Amino acid sequence: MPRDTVTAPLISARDLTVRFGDTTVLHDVDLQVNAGEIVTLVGPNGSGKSTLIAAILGGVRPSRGRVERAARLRIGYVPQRLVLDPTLPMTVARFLSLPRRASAARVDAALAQAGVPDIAGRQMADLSGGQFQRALLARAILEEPQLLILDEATAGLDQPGAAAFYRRIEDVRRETGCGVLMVSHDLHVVMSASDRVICLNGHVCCEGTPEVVANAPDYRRLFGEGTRGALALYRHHHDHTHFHNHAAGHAHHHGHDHDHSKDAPH
Ligand SMILES: Nc1ncnc2c1ncn2[C@@H]1O[C@H](COP(=O)(O)OP(=O)(O)OP(=O)(O)O)[C@@H](O)[C@H]1O
Repeated sequence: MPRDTVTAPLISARDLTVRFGDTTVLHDVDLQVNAGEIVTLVGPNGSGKSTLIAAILGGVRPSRGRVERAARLRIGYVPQRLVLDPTLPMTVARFLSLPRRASAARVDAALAQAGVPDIAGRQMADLSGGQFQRALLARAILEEPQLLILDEATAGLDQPGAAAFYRRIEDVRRETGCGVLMVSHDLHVVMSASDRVICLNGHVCCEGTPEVVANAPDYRRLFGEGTRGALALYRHHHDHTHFHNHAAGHAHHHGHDHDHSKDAPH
């Protein structure tokens, strides 16, 4: 395991309730993310996904319950989008040196890890959508995060672009041992990239492995029976060691590559 790996949960939310005025947006949400696991939040528009991320990041105060973070937890955050003034000349290398200066070698390493090794000298304004999101990912990687949080980081990317982005997230997780919490609407892609999926609709409707959630009645009600065909096709590829930190904490190794299209009902 990489140095500095936290063995307690990285973050845990307990009985989390968030109200805006008279409206209860989240109620009684329990959530935990451990080192080395990829947890994905799915849910319809307005189901409270971004609010939950904001509460975890400390930007929204819960009206009840609490969020606990591991001591001195380093979080890398990739937002859905970031609007930069297109008339402002700024190279990728300079962008990655804000607000804290990063050496050229660290910038290059972070860009390589984000899958865009050659863009340090490019202007931010000239990047494609996918390159821009990877520059944001590189910026998060520079924090040496123990927890990487991504809120709809692939919005605006086409499906191959989103799939490539998630593969890169899996690589970063494998190389650094960080935990990942992400929000995504790319159900099809996300289902194969996650260890655990949490389906949110103001509260946690269902949670578990992608297979369990894809077959859960609440999930199917929320996303419509129409997703059955798409989900039935997803492929699940694992060949890595990762650690689950349940009460006792144990590690295990997955090494399988199989097609779940045969498992799911048609
Ligand atoms: N600062 C705020 N003040 C009042 N209401 C808010 C605030 N932020 C979010 N809301 C409301 O809370 C609800 C949940 O919003 P949130 O953005 O968390 O949902 P989401 O699941 O991320 O949605 P989407 O998939 O559309 O991004 C919405 O009804 C939204 O209007």
